[in-house]
Amino acid sequence: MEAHEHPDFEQEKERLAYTKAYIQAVLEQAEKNRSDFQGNIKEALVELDHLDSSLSWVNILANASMLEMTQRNLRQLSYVQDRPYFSRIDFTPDGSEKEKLYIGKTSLYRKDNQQPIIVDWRSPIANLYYEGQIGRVSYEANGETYTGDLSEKRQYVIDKGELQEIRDIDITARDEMLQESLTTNADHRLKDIVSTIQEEQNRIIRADMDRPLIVQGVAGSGKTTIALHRVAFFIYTLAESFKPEQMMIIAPNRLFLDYISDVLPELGVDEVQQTTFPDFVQQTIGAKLRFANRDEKLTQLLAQQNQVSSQWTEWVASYKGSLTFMQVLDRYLQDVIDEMVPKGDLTLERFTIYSEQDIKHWFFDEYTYLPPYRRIEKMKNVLKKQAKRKADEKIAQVSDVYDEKIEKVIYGIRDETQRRQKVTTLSNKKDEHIERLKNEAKKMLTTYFKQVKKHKVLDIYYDLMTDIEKLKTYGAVNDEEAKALAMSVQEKKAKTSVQLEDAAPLLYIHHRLYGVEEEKAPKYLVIDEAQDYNSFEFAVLKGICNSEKWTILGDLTQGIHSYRGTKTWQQLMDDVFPNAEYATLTQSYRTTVEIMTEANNMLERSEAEGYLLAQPVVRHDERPSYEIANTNQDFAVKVRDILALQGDTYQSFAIIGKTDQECDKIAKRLKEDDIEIPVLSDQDEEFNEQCVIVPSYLAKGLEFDVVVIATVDESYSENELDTKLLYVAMTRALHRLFFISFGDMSGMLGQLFKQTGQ
Ligand SMILES: Nc1ncnc2c1ncn2[C@@H]1O[C@H](COP(=O)(O)OP(=O)(O)OP(=O)(O)O)[C@@H](O)[C@H]1O
Repeated sequence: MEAHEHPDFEQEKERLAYTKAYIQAVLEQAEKNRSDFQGNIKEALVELDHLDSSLSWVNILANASMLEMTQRNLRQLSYVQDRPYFSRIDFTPDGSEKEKLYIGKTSLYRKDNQQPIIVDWRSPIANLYYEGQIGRVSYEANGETYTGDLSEKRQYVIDKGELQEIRDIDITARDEMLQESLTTNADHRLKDIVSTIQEEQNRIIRADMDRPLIVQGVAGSGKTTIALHRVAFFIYTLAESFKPEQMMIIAPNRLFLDYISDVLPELGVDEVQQTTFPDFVQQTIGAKLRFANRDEKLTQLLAQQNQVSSQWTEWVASYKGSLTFMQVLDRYLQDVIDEMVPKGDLTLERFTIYSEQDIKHWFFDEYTYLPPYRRIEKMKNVLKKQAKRKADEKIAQVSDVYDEKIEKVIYGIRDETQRRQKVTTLSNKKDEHIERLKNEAKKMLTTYFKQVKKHKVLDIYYDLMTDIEKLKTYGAVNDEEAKALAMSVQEKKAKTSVQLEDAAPLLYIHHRLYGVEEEKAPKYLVIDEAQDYNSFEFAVLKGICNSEKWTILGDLTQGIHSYRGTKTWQQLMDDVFPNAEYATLTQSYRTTVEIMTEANNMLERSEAEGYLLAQPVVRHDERPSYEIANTNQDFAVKVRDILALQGDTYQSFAIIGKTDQECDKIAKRLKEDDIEIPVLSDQDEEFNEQCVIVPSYLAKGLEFDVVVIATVDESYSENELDTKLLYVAMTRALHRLFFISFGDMSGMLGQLFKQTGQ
C-alpha cells in the first residue's frame, strides 16, 4: 500500500525522520571523533622520540583501534542513511512491555538509554522477522530461549530517505516484496537480499558455525547470495573474536569475484579474503606457477568428445583428484622425507658431537609435530647452542692434551735450548690446532646440514610423475595408466605451466614438507560452485586450515567439471567432512516459470542422470523463443531485434556460445554486420558492458536479464556434459531467453524446438 494511505503513515514518517536525524548526528559526531583520533595519533607520533616510547605506542594503538572502529561505523551508517531499515516487528516478551523493533542492515542505539533505534538483521531477535508467524514465538540468544507474542510484521519501501510504501505482512504481502525484488533487472553485480531472505535461506545463513555445512541448491536458489549473507552473519555473531582476514571466500574465477564485489561492502564484509583456488595455491607455495585454466581441460574434453583420448583425459583428472592419489603421494613423500635426514654423525675432527642416532631421534620422534623442513630448521636452532658448548668442551680437551705435553717437556728436557724449542713448537701447534677447531666448529652445523637438499615442490612432483617405474610402484597403476599420468605432466612441464588438477597435489607436497604458517591459513572457508572441486582439493585445504568452519555450496546439476569434481555430496562427506550438516535449496529465484520449465524439460529429455529439478518462484514473462538464421545478415537482424528490447525493463544481455571458439565465431559474424560485442574470457577480471558474448562454462554463477543461446557451429547433444552446459546457459536468464541457431536446430535444441511447434 502507498505509504500515505496507511493509517500509521504520520507516525511512521515521524519515526523515519527521527532515525535519519539521529544517524546524521551520529555521523557528525563520528566525523569529529575521527579527526580527534587522527590528531591524537599524530601527537603521539611526535612525542614518540622523547617520551617513554612504550606509553606512546599504547596511545597510538588505542587511538588507531578507535579510529578503525569509528571508520567502520561511519561506513556502515553512511551506507544505510537513505534506507535505515526495511521492516518492523512488534514483540511483547513474556512479562514485559511491547517493543517496536525496526530492522535494518546495521544496528543503532540511543546513546543515553541504550534503546535500539535500529536492530541489526543478524541479531537473534531479528530471526522472528524471517521465521516467526504472528502469535506465540520464541528466539534463542546466548544459549537462552526467549518467548513472547509477535503482534506485527511490517515492511517498508524507503527510497532516497522517503517512505514510499508500508505493508503489514502476512504470507501474501511477503511474496509481493519478493516478487518486486525479483522483477527488477540484473545489474552487473549481485545485490543484497536482507529484506526478502526466505525461510529456507535464513536457516542456512544462521546454521551452526562450528560444523561444516554443505548446501545443494538448484540454479538460482541464492547460494552465492546467501553465502555472502552468512559471512556477514559470522562477522556480526563472532564480533570481537573474529578477524576478517581469517575468513576466505574461494570463487571459481576472478570474473566471479568482480560479480560479488558490490554486495560485500553493502553487507560490511569487504575485508574478508577473496581468492580463487589457483591463486591461493600460488600464493601459499610462493613459486611462480602458471596454471592452465580450469576450462582449458573442459574445452579439450568437448573437442575430444567420445574419443578414446577423452576417456584418458577424464581418467587422469579423476585419479589426480582422488584421495587414493593423496595416499600415493603420502607413500612417496615418506621416502623423500626418510632420505632427507642427514647421514653420519655430526663430528668435529675425530670427535662425535652428536651421533646419527641422536639426529634421527630428533627428526623422526622428537620434532614430528613440525613439517620436515621446519624440523630441520628447529634442529639447527636447538643444536646451535648445544653443539657450541660440546665443541668448546672438545676444544678444551685438546688444549689440555697440549698443555700436558708441554708440561712434560718443561719437566722432562734438561737442555734449555732444546726445551725452549720444543715448547715453542708445541705451543704453536696447539694454537694452530685450536684455531682450526674453532673455525671448523663455526661451520660444523652448516656443513652437516648441507646434506639436506632443499627440493622444490615442483621438482619433487615431477620426479614422481615423469618416472613410469616410480608411478607403478607408488601408485599401484598399470603400465598404460602410468604412461597416461606421465604424459599429463610432461606436456605441461615443457611449457612451464601446470594443470589445475596438479594444484592440489602441489599444495599438498608443500604443506607436507614445508607446512603453512598458521597466520596464513584461513579458519573460516566459504566455497561456492563447490561441485567443481574434488575430494583431494577439499582434503588438502582442510588439512591446511585445520578447522571445521566451512560453508560449501554447489549444484550437482551444474557440475560441468564432474569428470574431476564432486559427483555426490555423500562422497564428499564420506571422504572429507563426516561431521557436515547437509541442507538443500529447491526453490529458484532467478528465472521465470517459463524459462525454468523449459530448462527442467530439457533435463528430463537428456541422458543426464541424478539431476535435481528446480521449482521457480511464481513469476511470469514470455516463453523462450526459437529462431533460425540462414544467413549472416539474418543472424544479425535477429540479434539486433533482441538487443532493441534494451530499456528500463531489460538492461543486461548475454549471448552464450558453447565454447570459446564458438563465441569467437558469433562475434565475428556479428561484426560483419557492424554489431560489436566483446567476448568474455577467463582472463577477464571484470566487465561493464551491457551486452557480452560469453562461453557457457564461464557464464556459470552469473546472471543477465536477457540471454540468447546462439549456435553457429557447435550444437548441444544429449550427453551429460552438453546437457549441463546447456542447463547452465538457460538458467542464467532472469526474464527472457532466446535460442538462435545458424541453420536447422539440431541436437538437444532441435528436440526442444520440435516440441514447441514454433
Ligand atoms: N530471497 C531472495 N530475495 C530476492 N532475490 C533473491 C532471493 N534469493 C535469491 N535471489 C536472487 O536470485 C538470483 C540468484 O541468486 P544466486 O546467484 O545467489 O543463486 P545461485 O544459487 O548461486 O545460482 P547459480 O547456482 O545458478 O549460479 C539473484 O539475482 C538473487 O538476488
